[in-house]
Amino acid sequence: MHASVQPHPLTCYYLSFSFYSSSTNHYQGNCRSINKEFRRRKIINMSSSSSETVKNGNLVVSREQLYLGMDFGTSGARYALIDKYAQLHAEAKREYPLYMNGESIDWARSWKETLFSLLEDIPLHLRPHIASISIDGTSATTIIVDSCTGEPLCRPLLYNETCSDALPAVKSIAPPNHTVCTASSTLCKLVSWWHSHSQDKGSRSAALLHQADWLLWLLHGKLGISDYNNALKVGFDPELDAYPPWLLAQPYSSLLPSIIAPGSPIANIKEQVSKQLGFSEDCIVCAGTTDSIAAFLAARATEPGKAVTSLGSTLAIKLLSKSRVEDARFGVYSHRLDDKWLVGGASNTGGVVLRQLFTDEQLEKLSQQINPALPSSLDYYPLPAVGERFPVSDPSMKPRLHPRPDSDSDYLHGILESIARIEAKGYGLLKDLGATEADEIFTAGGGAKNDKWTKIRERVLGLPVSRAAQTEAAFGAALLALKGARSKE
Ligand SMILES: Nc1ncnc2c1ncn2[C@@H]1O[C@H](COP(=O)(O)OP(=O)(O)O)[C@@H](O)[C@H]1O
Ligand SMILES: O=C(CO)[C@H](O)[C@H](O)COP(=O)(O)O
Repeated sequence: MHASVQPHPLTCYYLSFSFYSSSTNHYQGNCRSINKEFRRRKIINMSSSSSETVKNGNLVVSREQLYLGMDFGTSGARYALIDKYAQLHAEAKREYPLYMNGESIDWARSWKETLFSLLEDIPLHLRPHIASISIDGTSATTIIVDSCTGEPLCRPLLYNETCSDALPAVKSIAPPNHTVCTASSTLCKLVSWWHSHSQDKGSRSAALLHQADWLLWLLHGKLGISDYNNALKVGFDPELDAYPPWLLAQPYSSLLPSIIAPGSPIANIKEQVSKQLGFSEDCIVCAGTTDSIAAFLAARATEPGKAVTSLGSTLAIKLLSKSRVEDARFGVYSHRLDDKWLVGGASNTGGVVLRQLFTDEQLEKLSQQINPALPSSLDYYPLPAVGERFPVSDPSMKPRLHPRPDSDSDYLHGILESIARIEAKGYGLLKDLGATEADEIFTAGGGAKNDKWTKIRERVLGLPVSRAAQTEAAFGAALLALKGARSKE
């Protein structure tokens, strides 16, 4: 029984249509932050480089295939709709509505509602042309579900939650300093659940899914499928391309999902969903990835030494490396990216701390008062709560955000510079552990828009830092959907 509260007021959402006139071959404009009324109006004079025309004020839809990526981050979700040239046709974002289930936030209900609300935000005339869909989610966000119904058997455990009770058991079966040997790993969450429920009769028919897997299951209906990026922190070995023997020998291994490559086609969209939303029945639902990998894909960095820092609610760094590196003592692990390695880690510091202190408008205003060339003498460790994952894996690490100066802009400067120092420590650690040395950093996430922060980071990192061409992880997920559709051709 859950006591639902008023859904989180949807202050507004951002629909961005790029009006591209085939006659003048240029963008007629870009409309954003449109209120709900716009959605109901017919979209006229919208044409694109393909065969879209307008008759009697109605849009005759394009025959061009489109590819949908959805990003389920910490503070909200977004979609990006691209064509085969990776040109953006539409995008939107939504905050998560807040529902309570007793004392806990009902994340599953919130994510499911946001999924279908965002799908309904996609312009009706574009939906039949969506050839494939992929979704990225926060890494190690774990849902144990009923393997028949897909219904959650307990509340989801978020990416930064820790199950320290299970850590000794995990360390006793895994190799030393393996990626799963941190309290926030998916395997610790699974083992903790198993310790509490293995005697329940339903436990044998339970299944482990990650946030992106479960959302994709709502669209394709085939339970128990994940990708080798999301599955890294439950112990899947992307080099073996299999679960290791020490994990398969465990009694709970029956709960583990089968693993395919990110972007691989899973199944066509469920008939009920395609009919309800006006999607083509041939729309393919493809395996997903994690949000920071989707952000890396969106940045289109392809050479070893190139790196992407996701400045979202958290600070996640991804460095393209010729060599694989992992060390749970520091929260360092390597994701597979085709034939290379994405080495990195994710700190609990990041925008979530900024949002606890400032609104986005205040961030804009206060940042303008900062001189990024001047180092801040303030030395903080900005965390939203106790606990850090990377570049130190310490569930008991305390936030440090004092002394607070009188000037808010000085305070913000100190926080931005302190987060930059954590970022620099992270990249230095990757180099010390043997990864290819970073030579250029691209920035994704909400913090990428802050030019002063970019300059502070350039000074602290001693490297060229720029905003990625595409800063939204949803764009990276759309590239995965495009890849999945092409693999079916
Ligand atoms: N001008 C700004 N400077 C620095 N950070 C910002 C700015 N505007 C927004 N942010 C931060 O961006 C974060 C949201 O980024 P986003 O990529 O949407 O995060 P996520 O997907 O992880 O929830 C917020 O925590 C917010 O504090
Ligand atoms: O912190 C996060 C929440 O946004 C990231 O999802 C996550 O920790 C990054 O993990 P990965 O490196 O596996 O993509």
